[in-house]
Parts: sequence; C-alpha cells; structure tokens
Amino acid sequence: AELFRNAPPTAIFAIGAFVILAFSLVIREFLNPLSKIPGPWIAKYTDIYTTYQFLSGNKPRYVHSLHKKYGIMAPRISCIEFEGSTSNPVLPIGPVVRVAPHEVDIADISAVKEIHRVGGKYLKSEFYDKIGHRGGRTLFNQTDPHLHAIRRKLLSAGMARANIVHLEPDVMQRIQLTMKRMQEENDHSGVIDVFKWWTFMAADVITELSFGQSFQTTEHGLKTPLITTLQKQSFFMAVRTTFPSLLPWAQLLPLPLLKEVQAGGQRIFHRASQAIGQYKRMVDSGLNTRRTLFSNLLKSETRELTEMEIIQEACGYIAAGSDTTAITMTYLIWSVCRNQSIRDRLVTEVKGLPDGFSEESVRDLTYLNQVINEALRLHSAVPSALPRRVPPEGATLGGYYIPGGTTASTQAYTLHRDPVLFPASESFNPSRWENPTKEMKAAFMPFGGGTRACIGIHLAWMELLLATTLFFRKFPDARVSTKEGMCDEDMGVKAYLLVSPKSRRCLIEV
Ligand code: HEM
Repeated sequence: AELFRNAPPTAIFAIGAFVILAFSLVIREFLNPLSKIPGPWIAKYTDIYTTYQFLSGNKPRYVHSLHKKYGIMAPRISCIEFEGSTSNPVLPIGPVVRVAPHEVDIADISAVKEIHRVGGKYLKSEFYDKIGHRGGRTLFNQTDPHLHAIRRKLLSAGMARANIVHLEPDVMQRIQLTMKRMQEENDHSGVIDVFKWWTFMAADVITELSFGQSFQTTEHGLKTPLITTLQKQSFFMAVRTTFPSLLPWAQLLPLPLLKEVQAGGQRIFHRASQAIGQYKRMVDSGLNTRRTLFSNLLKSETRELTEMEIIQEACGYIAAGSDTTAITMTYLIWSVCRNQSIRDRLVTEVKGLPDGFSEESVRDLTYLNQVINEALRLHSAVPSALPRRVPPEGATLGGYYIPGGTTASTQAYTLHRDPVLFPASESFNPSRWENPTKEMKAAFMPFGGGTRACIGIHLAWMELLLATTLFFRKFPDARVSTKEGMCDEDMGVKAYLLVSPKSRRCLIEV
C-alpha cells in the first residue's frame, strides 16, 4: 500500500491497464472452446513462439513434439474406422493440439480425411493470401473455392495423365542430360552434388513443359540467381507470409532480407513473362506447335486466361514443381546410398530393364515404387502445416469441438510418423510398403488431398520413376561421400512450407 501511495499516477495507470488486460485475456480464454484442447500455455495467448519456430525452419518438428507430449492428455477415441477395418484402439499421439490462439493441428486420420475431402468445406486459410509475389493469384494460393474450381478445370487437362504421357520424351531427354552432366562433374571433381543437379533438372523440366523451352540450367550447370532463388524460396515464402505488410516497403526499409525476398519473386516473374511472351508469339505465328502444359490456354481461339494470368500460373508451377521434385530426389538418393542392401536390391531391379525402357515399363516395378513411397513418407518435400479454415458452423474433430473460423492444420510430418502405422518411423525402410494397410494409405499424404491435392502428381511421379531408374542404372555403386566435410548434418532439415537440406548440398560418389 505504501508503494502504491508513493507511485506516480502514470505507473498506477499502467499497472491497472496491465491487470485488466491480463484478466480479460484469462476470462476470454476460459470461455473459449479451444481452451480444452491440449497445448503449451503460450499457445493460448500468442502465436509468437509458433511463428518463431516457423521462421527457424522447425515448425513441423515442434508441432510433432506437441502431438507426442500432449497425446497422453487427449480423450481417447475408441477407434479409427475405415470401411471394413478397425485399427489399434489406442492413439499413441495426440489427435489434436493447440499451436496458437486460433490454430489447432490435427493428426486424427478420420478428421484429416474430412478436412481434405473432395468438395469439402474446409477452405485454404488466409495464410495462402500472403504467399503470392505482389499479391499474385495462382491455382495454389487461390482461397475462393469458386474461382479455384474454374482455374483447376482449365489447368487439369494439361496436367492429366493422358497429356503427361505425351511429354515423356522431353522429360526422359532432360533426365538423360542430367545423368551425363553428373558423370562429367564426377570425372572432374570426384563427387556429384545431386541436390544441385536435381534442382537444375526439375527447373528445366517444368519450364520446358510450360514454355516449350527450358531455362537450360542443366546445359550451363551454373547456379544462376534464379536457381538460388528457387533453392531459397521456401524460406522466402516464410518471410513473405510472416511480414506481409512490410514487403511493399522493402525498397525503402534498411532490411536486405526483405529486398532479397522481393527480388527473388521479381526474378521468377520476369523470366516467366519473357518465356510466355516468346512462346505465345511463336504459337500465334504458327512456328511452335509443341505440346505444353499451357498449349490449350494459349491458342488464340480459346484464350480463357489473360497473358498475365498465364504468367502468374507459370510462376506458380515453377515454384511448386521444381523444388518439390528436386528435394524428393535428393533425399531419396541419399537414403538409398546410405544403405547398401537397399541400394543393391534397387539396382538389381532396375538393371533388369531393357535399354530404351519407358515410364510404362517402370511404373509397376515393385521395389522402385516402395523406395519412392518411403522417400515421400520420411522426407516429404511438403511436411508442414496445410492450414484450412473450419466452416462457420464449427465442427467436431478428433473428439473436440472446434469453433468456426479456427485454423485447422494438418501436417504430413506427423501423419507419416504415426508409430502404430509406421513402426520405427524414423528409419528408411521401403519394405514397409510391401503390403500397406488401408490406414497406412490413408495417412500417407505427400501430395495433400481432396480438392486441393497436387495437380502435378502425374508429372512428379514420372520424374521420380525415371530419374531414380536412370540414376541407379548409371551409378550402381553410388554412396554418400565424406569428401569436403560432407556428413549427415548436411542433410539435416530446414522445414518451412517446403524442406531443404541445411547445407543446400548432397555429395555422392559414384
Ligand atoms: C514430389 C513432388 C511434389 C510434391 C511432394 C508436391 C506436393 C504438393 C502438396 C502437398 C500440395 C498441396 C498443398 C496445399 O494443400 O497447400 C501440392 C499442391 C500443388 N502442387 Fe505439388 N507437389 C509436387 C510436385 C508438383 C509439380 C511437378 C507441380 C507442377 C506444376 C506441382 C504443382 C502444384 C500445384 C499447382 C498445387 C496447387 C493445387 C491446387 O490447389 O489446386 N506440384 N503439391
């Protein structure tokens, strides 16, 4: 009391305001239905710690640790039911955890399936509004379901399996060139940086298929600013979505990182607009009749998207279709090369193919498919939260009522590490896919799911099948190098929306 009597009025006012604020926060939290959901205390009041984990490239691991830690406190769901089957009645990880005041993460498979259902009501959250460079809208970040459906319909024909099959020769040639260039690097320096070459390969495939002409990074073999941007784009996306209001001021603020993020987006946009402009002129003058992913959209009689919309879509394809494939291939090669028995079994299978094999003939190779599935499981290129908004009426997910407007995220990192479905989940074991259960298949979501599932899945699978086969046919003795200080730590993961190896390299000796 003595202290208060002598305190200046401003201090008393400040303390009073603080007490009232703290009290109202506690009351609000007490009345909030989300307060029943287990999670760390800080997540009830602020998203600051989760944002810190996101910007540090650690959010998927952090959220997974919450599922493990708070699993014990969660109400038990009697079972996860799928048609005709019942799984283990005890969930070993928490089905729902709170990660921020208005965000929960869901690992209960039935709830995940409901969220990512075709035609479902869980729309992409406002997180996606902030992804595009200068507010650009693409299929990937469109949050309006009606506009998304129109755009998806337009782009689906190009990405359909029937069309992708026609593009196989281009993909095959590009991968063959990548093998040749890898061999040259090995002859020259004794090691191959496969992360670099897969990034070149994937960037060239998607640009060639989009514009009828690749950026030719495989030919030049140089890490151009564009390639560096692609390798850093996941981090750039994290910055863009965390500080959206600062970005328009990037040129005026003394923050080099913001300038770099803006310049990166600008670089991809500039290259895409040049390439689309050139391709369109050739199509208009009848000089280029090569089939591409955008052929139909560029024909003058059926022009349904403006040139600007096609450029933005092409930027989206470059961003979504290059790093994802390159990362998957890099971790696949690294994982296989670390285990001689896995490598030898795969080599035996692919060596048996005749020269001049096609994708058709590798599509059903048993062990090859198991290896790819396991790489997509353990080293998902998109392991992180795919945030969706709970519909206005609210929903019961994983045994909890979640009010409308809450962000319900799901992350492949946790789904792919369910210890019941994937025992010894941290080990790379392709044989676990010999006889996958329905539950394993349901939990396996490397390409997302439902209406917003990856449109590039057929192209991605074609690249993964052909690149893995060609690599192990050409380099049957491939092993992880220890030259230049290469060690497991280099392959530690930085995970934003996409992952990348910490050191941005993966050295292999062949
Ligand atoms: C191994 C390679 C790939 C992986 C793991 C992958 C993964 C994913 C995932 C998880 C999503 C859902 C994202 C979300 O819900 O927010 C997605 C969507 C998407 N992906 Fe892929 N992707 C791959 C390759 C490709 C390729 C080659 C393309 C080619 C352009 C592509 C284009 C897209 C697009 C445009 C979307 C948005 C679809 C929509 O919202 O309708 N992806 N991808």
